[in-house]
Amino acid sequence: MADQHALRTDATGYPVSAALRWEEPPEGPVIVLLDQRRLPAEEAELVCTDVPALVEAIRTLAVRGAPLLGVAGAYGVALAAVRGFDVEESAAMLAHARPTAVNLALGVDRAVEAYRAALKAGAGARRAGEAALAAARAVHREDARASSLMARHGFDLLDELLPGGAHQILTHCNTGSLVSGGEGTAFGVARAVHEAGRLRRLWVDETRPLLQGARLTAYEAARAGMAYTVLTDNAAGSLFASGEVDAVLIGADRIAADGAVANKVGSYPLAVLARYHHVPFVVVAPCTTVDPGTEDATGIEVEQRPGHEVTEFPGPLPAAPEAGGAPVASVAVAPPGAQAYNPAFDITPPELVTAIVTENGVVSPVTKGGLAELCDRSRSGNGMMSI
Ligand SMILES: CSC[C@H]1O[C@H](OP(=O)(O)O)[C@H](O)[C@@H]1O
Repeated sequence: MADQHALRTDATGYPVSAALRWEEPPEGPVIVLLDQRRLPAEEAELVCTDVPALVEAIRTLAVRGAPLLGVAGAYGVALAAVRGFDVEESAAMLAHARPTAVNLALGVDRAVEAYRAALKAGAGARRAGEAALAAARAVHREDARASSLMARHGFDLLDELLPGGAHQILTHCNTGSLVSGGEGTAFGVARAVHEAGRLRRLWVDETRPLLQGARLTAYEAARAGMAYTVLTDNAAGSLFASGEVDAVLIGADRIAADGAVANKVGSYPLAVLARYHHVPFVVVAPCTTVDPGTEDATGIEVEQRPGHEVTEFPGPLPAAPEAGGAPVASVAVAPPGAQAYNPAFDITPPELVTAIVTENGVVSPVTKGGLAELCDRSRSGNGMMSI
């Protein structure tokens, strides 16, 4: 399958992606984001000129998705270094902006280690900033390349699991080019199946409460020309029961060393349904999502988000797309004062995962040794250090 989604680059040959790019206008470097809170109604850009603005964009999911958070975090360190902000303080703010996606801390660490190494080698602030930016661009390129490789490995896996014909694939949350330096993770596999004429339908879980599926995956599926249908999360069970799901494809935010998978809340029930209905449950994630430092599920911090995301429907964001603009006139759907349980993720045990697809290949069944074999960072030098 031709790599028709090769990394896009700007006029200077540097990587750009739909969701995020680095720019250097006369007034100083900026990070330009496609504001995902406004999709699909508006393709509005959010320009971050400093690290607090980027941290706010991460916290409010203007920029989101584990692999892209790693890219954004690395560029955030570069922004601090090139603009003369406190790099160590900025790195700590960025690394802790959201707790579950290990990619974020890893991307921040890649850039801050490059910055520290340059200073240690005697470079001045400018050269050290350039080193941080070069590291961020490397993180961006590597993620884009990982996307293409995962699409290929995932396509081949589904061809093996579901030989012949066209398939109905269910996906949860959003895992396309809006979460990646390239074409995404699970959605990239679905796109490859579609481009081979083998996708009968993409079932798109709306993914309450922030509706990444209904808003973002539907947006990406429409642009890709896919046949897709949005469903409420609680309708998935009856879809499995009717035999209309041939495979589940999802992404991940952190994969523990034993293969436990943290992903958008609602993923675990899909894994149980898939097992009960003998349907492959496939996780697609780059090795930057695998965290050998977290032994198992007990070590994964699941982000708890504000209750109003459950008890209210947000109104439109203010006209000026400044970072963090609170929605205007949200509509309450629960009585005033209602409490809400709003974990952003849940954890699927490895025994319910049919396969994990990475850029280095597929592990199935999921084992600690198999994952380490594919994603051992000590070999590739992308080990995670403390920040
Ligand atoms: C493949 S990373 C996409 C991953 O990130 C999403 O979380 P969020 O929208 O909160 O950033 C979700 O877990 C997706 O699977």
